[in-house]
Formats: sequence, structure tokens, C-alpha cells
Amino acid sequence: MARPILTADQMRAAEAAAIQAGIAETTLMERAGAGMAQAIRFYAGPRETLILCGPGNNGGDGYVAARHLAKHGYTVRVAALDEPRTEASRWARSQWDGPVERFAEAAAAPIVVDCLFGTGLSRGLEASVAERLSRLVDDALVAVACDLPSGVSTDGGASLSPIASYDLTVTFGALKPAHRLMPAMAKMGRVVLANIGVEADGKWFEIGRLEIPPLDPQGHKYSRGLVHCLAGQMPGAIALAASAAARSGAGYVRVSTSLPITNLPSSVVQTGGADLQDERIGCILVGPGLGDTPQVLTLALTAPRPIVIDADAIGLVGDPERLHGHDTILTPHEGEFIKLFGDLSGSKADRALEAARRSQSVIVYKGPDTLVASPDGRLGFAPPAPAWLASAGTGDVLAGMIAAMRARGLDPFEAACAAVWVHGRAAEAAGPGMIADDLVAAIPSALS
Ligand SMILES: NC(=O)C1=CN([C@@H]2O[C@H](COP(=O)(O)OP(=O)(O)OC[C@H]3O[C@@H](n4cnc5c(N)ncnc54)[C@H](OP(=O)(O)O)[C@@H]3O)[C@@H](O)[C@H]2O)[C@H](O)CC1
Ligand SMILES: [K+]
Repeated sequence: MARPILTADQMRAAEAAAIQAGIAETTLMERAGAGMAQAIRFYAGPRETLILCGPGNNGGDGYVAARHLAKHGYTVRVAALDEPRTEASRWARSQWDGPVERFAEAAAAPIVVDCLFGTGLSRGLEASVAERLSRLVDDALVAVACDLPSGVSTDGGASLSPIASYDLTVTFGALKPAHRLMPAMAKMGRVVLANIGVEADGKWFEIGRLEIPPLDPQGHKYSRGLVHCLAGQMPGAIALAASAAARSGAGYVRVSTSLPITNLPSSVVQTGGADLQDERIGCILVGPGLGDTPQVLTLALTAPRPIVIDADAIGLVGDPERLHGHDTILTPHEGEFIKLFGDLSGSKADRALEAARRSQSVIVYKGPDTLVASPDGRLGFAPPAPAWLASAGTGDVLAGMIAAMRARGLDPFEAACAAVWVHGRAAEAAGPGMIADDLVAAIPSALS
């Protein structure tokens, strides 16, 4: 299931709507603090716990969690950076009947909970605060972040000041972009979403298992989707992509190539010519192993069919406006993205959406934090995928999977999201030591 992702402003608006609908702000805070205490009990076990509270509502959540953990027999110490400044956090502080130490003097503890700043962070932490927090986090057996590690920019995932690595992050109501964007994402450990009764909705979401339409029992190879791959100078890459397309449920995969390719499954048909006007083609794939042959991309763009443009072909597009009026999905990694769109400003989410708008294409902006952006403003954030996915050929496999999903009839954005999700799960199934060929072999188990 896809989970909504809200920016800091959207989260504040959702919170305000809940309050307007009759839920008291202190009730939301009580739920957040109780949810965090529950996650700590579940994931960290009963050990002495130090809760670090800031001046805003993130700190307020900390006082509530302290009360709940103490009620469950934990030895809890609370240390405050500052006096509570919001009404709700003053209320939470008033409900904590234990002592409050000064942050600057607090000694380490086996469990440390960072409730200094959350979505209200407006700048990096003071150096002395960031240093002390990092030391306490590093010294803990289990480090927990309330909503976000303090110092992370909620919307962009950047580190506004140095951030240590946490084991657990408990967030409330909805995920925020930083939970799925680098570098922040790598610092959070396990991310747990606590329900606090706030309605979260919008165009941004974490990509989940998508409803891929079941195969038509009366279908034939063409109605199940024909993927036509255009080979180039290095046929190994298109062989991987074509194999992945075949394994992802395309009814028929064809490769037009001037040289016979030896390592293709027998079910993938090799042809000398490329009749791209064939109306049965569900999706054309161009780019893997293409080399510097712009005429092949030009040929693909003459066909009125959906197209996946990957790898070398991305650099051959030239002007993103050239893609207007075409039904295209582009799959750039960082270098290819910059080559086509230049150095756009803003967060990775902003850049992905701007590229989708400029090219009027779906953009699969690859990396450890892959995003899928649509010109209509939809933005899918990939769930975390194994680090061993970063190896040669895995991008070719993804391109083939996207082409298959598109040929099977999913809309361009949904085809890209479905493939990104299955790609990550196939990598999990293939395990460490995986090479791109193993990833292809693992697709059927990830699809089932
Ligand atoms: N979203 C929800 O439905 C709920 C969220 N909860 C929790 O509330 C926080 C957000 O709380 P908020 O009070 O808006 O913000 P913070 O606690 O993150 O911090 C704001 C205060 O911190 C000051 N600030 C900001 N940056 C710094 C800095 N680098 N150094 C020092 N002080 C800083 C800021 O002051 P300004 O100077 O910027 O004006 C504020 O005083 C959310 O993350 C959740 O944990 C609710 O409890 C439940 C519902
Ligand atoms: K925090």
C-alpha cells in the first residue's frame, strides 16, 4: 500500500485540520509521545533512557514519552535544551513529575531519545549542541529520533548540521520527504510510523506494491504487451533489459539488432529490421548499450508508441522540450539527469518534478533514493532498497521492467512505480553478492 508523504507545511496543515475537527493539540501530542514510547519498548527493550527535549512540540512529545516509559517501569531521565515555548509542550512538561536536567550536563545512557527539533527546525543546530547530541547518540546502545534526527531538513533531506546515525526513528501521522531522501534517510535506522489520528493525503507518497492488473485468461502474446528493444553498440546491456522485460510479464519481447546477441533467452526474438510503426508494440525501449548513435533515438521518436529512454539515449535527447507530445519515461541517474536538465535547484524532489514538467515525461530519477515524478505533480518515493542493488546492469534491468509494465497497459507513472517496487523486492530476494543477471532471475518471485 502506498503511504502518503507530507512536507512540513502540509503536516502542519493536516494537524490544523485535525484540531479544527475537534481533536485537541494536546491529544495529538499525547498520541505521538505514547506511540514513540511503545516503539521504544518494542524495539529497544527496558534500559535506562535519556530523553532530550527541545523548546517546541518535538520536545513536548519527549515529555509525554518520558511519562509513558516511566509508567512501564523504565528508569527515565529527561534533559532540556531550553524551556518549553509552545502551549502544548508546556502542558506536556507539566505532566512530567520527574526532574529535568540541563542538556549541556546530561550524562550518556543506554537509550537516548532525540526530541530536540522536528519539523519546526529552521536552521542548523549550534555547533556545541550538535556535537554534544552526536556524542550522546554515538555512546548509546540504541539511539532514537523523535520524528526526525535533529538537524535534518524535513522537506529536502539535507543535513543542516552534522548528524549521527540513529537506530530508530518514530514519526507521526505521515512520512516526511526526509525519511526517503539521502543523506537523511541513511541516518534514521528503522522508520516507524505512528498513527495519531491525523488525515494525511496528497500527491506525494512512498511507492508500495501496486495493483498490477491480472493477466487476461483469454489474452495472447500481443495483448499481454509487446516490448520492442533497440540494440546499440554494446548488446549485453540490451540483453539484460530484454530478459527483464520478458520476466516482468510482457507477452512478447523483440530486439532489433544488427549483430546476433548470444546470451538472450530463446523466447526473446531477434530481428534485423525495426518496424516501429507496428501498432502492436506496447512500448519501445532505447538506450541500454546504445553508445553514440543518435539516429536510433530519432527513429524511436518517429514511432507513435510509448517509449522508455534509458542510459546513453538520455544524453542524446538534447533539449527536454523535444519530448513534448511523446509518451515517454526517462530513467536518469544523477549524471544523466544533470546532462539533460542541467544543475536544477532545490531538493531532489523539486528537481525531479521540474524535470518532469520540462520534458512532459515521467522521470525515474535513480539513486539510493529513487524518485518517480509525473508532469501532473505525482511523486513516488522508493522504499529503501538493498545497497547491493548499486552494481553494473541493474539500471538496464529496471528499464526493461518499466517497458514491460508500460506494455502491459499501466499508465506511464504507475508502470514506473510498479517496476521500481518490484526491482527493490527482487534485489532483496536475490540477496548480497547479487549481479544483475541474478536480479532478472529473481523478478518472478518478487512479482508473485
Ligand atoms: N505534525 C503533527 O501532527 C504533530 C507533531 N508533533 C510534533 O511537533 C513537532 C513540530 O513541532 P514545532 O513546535 O513546530 O517544531 P520543533 O519542535 O521542531 O521546533 C521548533 C522550535 O525550535 C526553534 N528552532 C528551530 N530551529 C532551531 C535551531 N537550529 N536551534 C535552536 N532553535 C531552533 C524554533 O524557534 P525559531 O527560532 O525557529 O522560531 C521553535 O521554537 C513535530 O516534529 C512532532 O514531533 C506533535 O506533538 C503531534 C502532532
Ligand atoms: K528530533
